[in-house]
Amino acid sequence: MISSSIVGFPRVGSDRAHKFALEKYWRKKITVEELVEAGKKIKLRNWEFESKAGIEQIVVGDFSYYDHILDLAVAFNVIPSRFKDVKRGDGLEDKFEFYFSLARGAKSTANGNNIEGDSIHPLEMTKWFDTNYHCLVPEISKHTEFKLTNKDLVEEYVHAKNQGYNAKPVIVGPATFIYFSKFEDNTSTESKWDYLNKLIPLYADLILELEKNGAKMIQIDEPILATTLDSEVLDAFDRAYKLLGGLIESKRNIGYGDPYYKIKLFLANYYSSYDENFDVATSIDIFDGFHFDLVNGISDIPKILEKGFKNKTLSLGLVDGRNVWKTDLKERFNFFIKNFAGLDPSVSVIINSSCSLLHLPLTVKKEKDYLETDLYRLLSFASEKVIEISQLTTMISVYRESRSLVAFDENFQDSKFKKVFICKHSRPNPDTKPRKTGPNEDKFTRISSFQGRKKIQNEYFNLPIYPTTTIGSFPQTTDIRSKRRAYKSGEITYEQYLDEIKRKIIDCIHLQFELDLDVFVNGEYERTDMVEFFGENLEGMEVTTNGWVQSYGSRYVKPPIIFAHVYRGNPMTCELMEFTLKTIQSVLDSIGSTKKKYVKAILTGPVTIVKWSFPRNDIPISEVTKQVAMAIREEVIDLEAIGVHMIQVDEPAIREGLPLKKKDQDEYKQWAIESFRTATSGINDFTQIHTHMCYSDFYEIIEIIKGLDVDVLTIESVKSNMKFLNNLVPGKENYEAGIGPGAYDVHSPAIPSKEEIIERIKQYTKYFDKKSVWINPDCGNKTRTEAELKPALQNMIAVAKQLRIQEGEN
Ligand code: MET
Ligand SMILES: [Zn+2]
Repeated sequence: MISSSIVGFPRVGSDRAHKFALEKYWRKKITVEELVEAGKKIKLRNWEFESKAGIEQIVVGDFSYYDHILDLAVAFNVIPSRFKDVKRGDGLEDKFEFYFSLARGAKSTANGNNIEGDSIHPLEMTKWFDTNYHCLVPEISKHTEFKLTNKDLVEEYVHAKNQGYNAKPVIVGPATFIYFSKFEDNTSTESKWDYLNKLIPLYADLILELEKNGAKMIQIDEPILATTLDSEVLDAFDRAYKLLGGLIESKRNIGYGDPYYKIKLFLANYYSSYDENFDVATSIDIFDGFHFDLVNGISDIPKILEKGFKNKTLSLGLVDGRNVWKTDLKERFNFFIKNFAGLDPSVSVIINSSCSLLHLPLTVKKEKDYLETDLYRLLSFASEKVIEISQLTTMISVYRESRSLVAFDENFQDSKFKKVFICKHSRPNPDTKPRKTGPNEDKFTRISSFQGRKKIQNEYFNLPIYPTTTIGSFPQTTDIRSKRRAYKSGEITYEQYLDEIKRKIIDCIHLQFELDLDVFVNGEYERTDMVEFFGENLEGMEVTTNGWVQSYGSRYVKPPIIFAHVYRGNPMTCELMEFTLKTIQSVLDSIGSTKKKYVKAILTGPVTIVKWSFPRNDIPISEVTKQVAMAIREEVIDLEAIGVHMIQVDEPAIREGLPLKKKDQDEYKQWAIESFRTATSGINDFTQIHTHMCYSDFYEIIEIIKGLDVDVLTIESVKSNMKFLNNLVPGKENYEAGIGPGAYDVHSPAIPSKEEIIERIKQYTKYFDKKSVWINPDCGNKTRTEAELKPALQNMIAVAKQLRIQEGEN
């Protein structure tokens, strides 16, 4: 039997209904009932769409008002004790207020009379595997009281069933939940996995409740199986699911569930192969079926065939859920025939997406008026992928029934679509085009080693100790946004738009003089987003108009599409940097100062540009990244030539690019380092290269960090409690470059006090030579308001000055 399904569908809704409903609710512009209504509407439309497209098992449980891991934490009562005084009533509004307080922080009402007390910080966020989606981090402690506090999934299932749908509930499994959870500091790895057993009864109850309500199957997502797991974790996984099986059985015996129909349990792994986890995972007999990612996990195929899976169900993830290219149905059909034509007839097959379609924009139709036709016809977003799955399923079932090898129906797809675009529109191969060369022709290595450059740079810049700077972006105010919209819709000219940007730069420079920062930036006002900007400016890349993909909560980003050889047509940031230099000089002249003021240019690094885009898939991603690296190298050389001698190349996504499987990581480390060094090595020794990283646990990439050979590293470390810095201590890891570990958390609107900043800097100087420590916020200021920015920076700079006096160096 052949049927079709998807692993999950985007939550965005048409015209970003999800984002706008959330934000309106937070601004109290709509009621909680209206918010719920908006959510329901999105779900209903998704179900209807999937069903009309011919998908047999439509999905419930893939929607979330904020994040699916947060949903589970709330459902399982995994609530950190600091929220104990936040009201948790039964009413709809209380329910949502509590839920959002976990995601966004709250004010305590400990005194019982609703007078706002201290602020309670939200759950941390972390990257969901190797994607740019962020999930929340549940916090588990010995005080956690695991219990099922809601049955939202069951209600949703019943809702879909009542609408007449054949619905498949999906839920993230207990092991993946534990994997993302945070534990008290003294929890050993072993006891961390012991908590799995506390979750199992809750899963059993939920599963039986679904069974009782008529669900025929449930998909349990355990993408931790795509990572390299220690044997004790794998053992814990095995034990937990066996426990689940036993528990379900014994509960059925005392009347839970449905006496006539046993719900089928499907295990889903995606983003990579099961590999060395295959045997354990597929031998757990409570699973009736298994999902395989047959785009990014094809190395499992021999094992699948060997195992045979008689009388089980195989869900074959044949359609790429991570990239935007139209599926070559003929190729996928042939792939199926080649590999799976010989499956035992007792195996039920589900044709599926490789992973959830959450990482894709909703529909390519919204781009029709904006993209070049040749590119447009190559693309397929979430909705189009659903249709492809349905078509592929029909093709395969026709073949299976007729056993005809010529069953591929050409009508399903314009077979000419193939990758013509890449050939037709390929601009000159960047390797054959003459390149801008700089003072250093070596492709990977700077002229002198770090120590040699340090001496030169110290003399050249003559900065005080504890130099102060920012990470690049300043608040994106509504006036810039409206001017940008006006320019994009043709209401104002490019020159008029640029004038507005220049006005903002002037203000930004004046503000930095007033604050007395040591190293200036120009505010990144011309960029909506640090990757989209380069997508707009580099050749071989294109940005979409409506291609929104959820990053977290109500935040959606528009990843650019890399469709051909990437190269730099024209300088991208030089004009505004020249303007910035002039502005600074004119201020200096006006006050008759002969002091030098340095400005740091900000670029996005090659790994991050590619990681946060949809890359072409006909050449390896390492090649695409190297092309981008050459383009950034030219920009770096040009910036130096116009007199910008500090250049920050941001790589916040470098950690997330690390392959899930340990065995693939070394190769990645090598090309990621090579790409960054290609971008940053074409210059003189006096030019100082900075990089910035954030949102990650950096411990695993220390080798990369050291390999980048930067002069200064600014790194988000406030939220991670400096755990990582421990490992960069001189002597331990011999990290010797300048370091700006973040004086305060820029993501919080609270103004950091001088005391808290001093405390942090003191911590840092325990680890690092005070001469290497830079003082800066831990990330860009784009999301702050101007009113929040100024007092925060004032406190930060006051601290630097105070410390210099204390150290006797002014
Ligand atoms: N330069 C960027 C900024 O300041 C870095 C952001 S990292 C996500 O916004
Ligand atoms: Zn950052």
